[in-house]
Amino acid sequence: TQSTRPQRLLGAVQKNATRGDPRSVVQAIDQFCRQKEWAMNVGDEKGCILDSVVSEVNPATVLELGTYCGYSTVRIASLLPPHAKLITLEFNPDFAAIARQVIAWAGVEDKVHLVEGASGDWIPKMTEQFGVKTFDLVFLDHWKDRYLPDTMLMEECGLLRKGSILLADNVICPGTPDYLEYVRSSLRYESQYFKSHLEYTKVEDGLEKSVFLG
Ligand SMILES: CNc1ncnc2c1ncn2[C@@H]1O[C@H](/C=C/CNC(=O)c2cc(-c3ccc(F)cc3)cc(O)c2O)[C@@H](O)[C@H]1O
Ligand SMILES: [Mg+2]
Repeated sequence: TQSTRPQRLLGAVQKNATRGDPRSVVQAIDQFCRQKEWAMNVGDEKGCILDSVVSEVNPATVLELGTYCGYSTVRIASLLPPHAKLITLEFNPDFAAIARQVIAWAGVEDKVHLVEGASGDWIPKMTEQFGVKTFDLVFLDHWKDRYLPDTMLMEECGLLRKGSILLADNVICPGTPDYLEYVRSSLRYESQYFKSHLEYTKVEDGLEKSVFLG
């Protein structure tokens, strides 16, 4: 039977990356996506912006919406201080299964809790299930029309505190117009656009970093 692209991406990791070395996993995926098959990872260029925001925030609690194959999960986890927790939500069981193996190969499973389920169902359960009061950093990279409703849900559930950072991928391509309008016009956010390119291409894309003002 035919393999899927995530399965081939995992194969490239197991073939080319060193077990326990997150940076080699990131590099192996970027090489696979540049040389073999494009895949919707945040990628190396936007990934450097992600790295700089994670390092600056130095978060104790991180929420990622949309794990896919775990590329950004590994990128973020590799920069977290000891005892920090990254919760990542993925509702496609096939993608979740691949992501678990990518995360394990990188050796960052101790910092990552991959939850197989939908953001809309799990955001309201974060506190009771994981004892998380608020998130220091949220990385949004799931269905683009869900960025805004899930951000409002996080606000309603009290998961954002003064200074919480939202970092959103693809605000230009494919684009998240309603989310962008909201965080840029709301008095409760201070927003900043980091211009970049769509992963592995020359097409413009970027990340929007928004600080929740409480
Ligand atoms: C709605 N709640 C949800 N809860 C949990 N997981 C969810 C989810 N929505 C989606 N997901 C999962 O996130 C992932 C979805 C990501 C959607 N991303 C994109 O569509 C995307 C698409 C592009 C893209 C850009 C240009 C182009 F020509 C083609 C594609 C680039 C990106 O960087 C992207 O992130 C999947 O793994 C999906 O199963
Ligand atoms: Mg993306």
